[in-house]
Amino acid sequence: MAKQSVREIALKLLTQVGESGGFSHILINQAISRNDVSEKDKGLLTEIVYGTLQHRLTLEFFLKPFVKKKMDPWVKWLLYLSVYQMEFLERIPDHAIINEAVAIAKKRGHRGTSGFVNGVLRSVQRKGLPSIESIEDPIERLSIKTSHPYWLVDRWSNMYGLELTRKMCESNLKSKSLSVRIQPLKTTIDKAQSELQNEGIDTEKSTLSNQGLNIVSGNPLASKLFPSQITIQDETSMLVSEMLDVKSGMTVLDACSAPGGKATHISEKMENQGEIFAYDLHAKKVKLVKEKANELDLTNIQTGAIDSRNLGEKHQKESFDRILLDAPCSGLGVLRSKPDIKYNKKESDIHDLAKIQRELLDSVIPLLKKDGKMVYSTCTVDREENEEQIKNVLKTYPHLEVDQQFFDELPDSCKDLEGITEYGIQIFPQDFNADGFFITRLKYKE
Ligand SMILES: C[S@@+](CC[C@H](N)C(=O)[O-])C[C@H]1O[C@@H](n2cnc3c(N)ncnc32)[C@H](O)[C@@H]1O
Repeated sequence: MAKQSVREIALKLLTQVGESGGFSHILINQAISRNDVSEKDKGLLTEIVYGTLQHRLTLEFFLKPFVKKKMDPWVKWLLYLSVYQMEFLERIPDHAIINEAVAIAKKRGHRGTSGFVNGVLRSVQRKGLPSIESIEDPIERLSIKTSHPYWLVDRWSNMYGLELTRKMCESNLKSKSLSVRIQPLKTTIDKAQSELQNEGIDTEKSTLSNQGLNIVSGNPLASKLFPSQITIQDETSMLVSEMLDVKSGMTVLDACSAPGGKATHISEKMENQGEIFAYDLHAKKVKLVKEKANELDLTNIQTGAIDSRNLGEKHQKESFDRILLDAPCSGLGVLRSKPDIKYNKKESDIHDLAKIQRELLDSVIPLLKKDGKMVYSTCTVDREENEEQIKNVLKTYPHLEVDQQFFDELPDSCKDLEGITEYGIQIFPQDFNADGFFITRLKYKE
């Protein structure tokens, strides 16, 4: 079979992800390894697929005046990816984009299809795209401009105000940079930084974790330090285990632990001493935790597959010094790397998830020792799953409170953030150009 061009692979992926809602980053990585894509083309493929997905609602708006009939999904995605390149990627001339789109349409469809694609794209070129600025409703304007569904922009505007929502939506369109966490029992931050530098990987120290290095340039996955001395983890995600305040020898519960990013971080912070019980719903996912622990030579993590809403049947009351509930959530803080989430999530999913989070909280709270501390975190930006959730929990458990020391212990770079409330800290994606997270810590009242 003749080798497929980058845009043909991109079209296949977009049709698959766009129509079936599969996870885009997983599919892209699979496509890259299956199709033997060159290093140079990898960048272009990723840019076209993520860019087109990220701007899907904007592209739909742009094409509306030019397309009056219903199209096959692949024709629609071919037009989207072409207009994406014409509008957002300056280095590729329009005529080259149109020619390639027409060639793909000829190969995949019949004569009529390629004529249609040619006609639409040439009209776009001649007449120009419709103006987003002319949309009167500010919520709709922001929704179309930044390609977030109307309900989400409306919900965020009500929760955080339109200005903060605008910053967040714009920030979600930016590409995400990687961070790594060093394994401190095997290396030091300075040593790892200089070894990475020698391999051509430039980094900056994170302000959120003294184990974190933010990648400025280069590919850490290709480093010889990976995976035994460095782990890929977002720096805001590292802050979660930092705030758990663990010490060597403690007994710790990580109730929702797969794939194990935070459990292994906790283990490192405990110098591989004490005991961590790391659970998750499915055995397959639990295996990932074990694998990560093995890669890092961490041996104090016991794993198990269980619905953590039933942990009371497995562990006695007040048996943990520290509990982490990194709960399943709507994932609205990670839209940069998983743009498909914003199109697939519905408002009702948030209510359903909030209910599960509450059941998990009710299950683990009794397991906390009287002098223990419990961190609740999500990688989402939503009051119902975060601040409101904690507010309601505190009503049911009046003997608990938000630990005031939590706020004192936050790194300096967090101290003035807009997302700090009496219920914890909401980190927005624009705060650190990283994933959005909510983190708080509860304890018994004195
Ligand atoms: C945010 S992820 C956890 C990420 C993990 N803490 C890490 O740092 O790698 C939430 C996890 O909760 C798990 N989960 C969902 N419902 C659960 C339940 N009822 N009991 C246990 N785990 C559950 C999901 O399978 C998912 O792996």
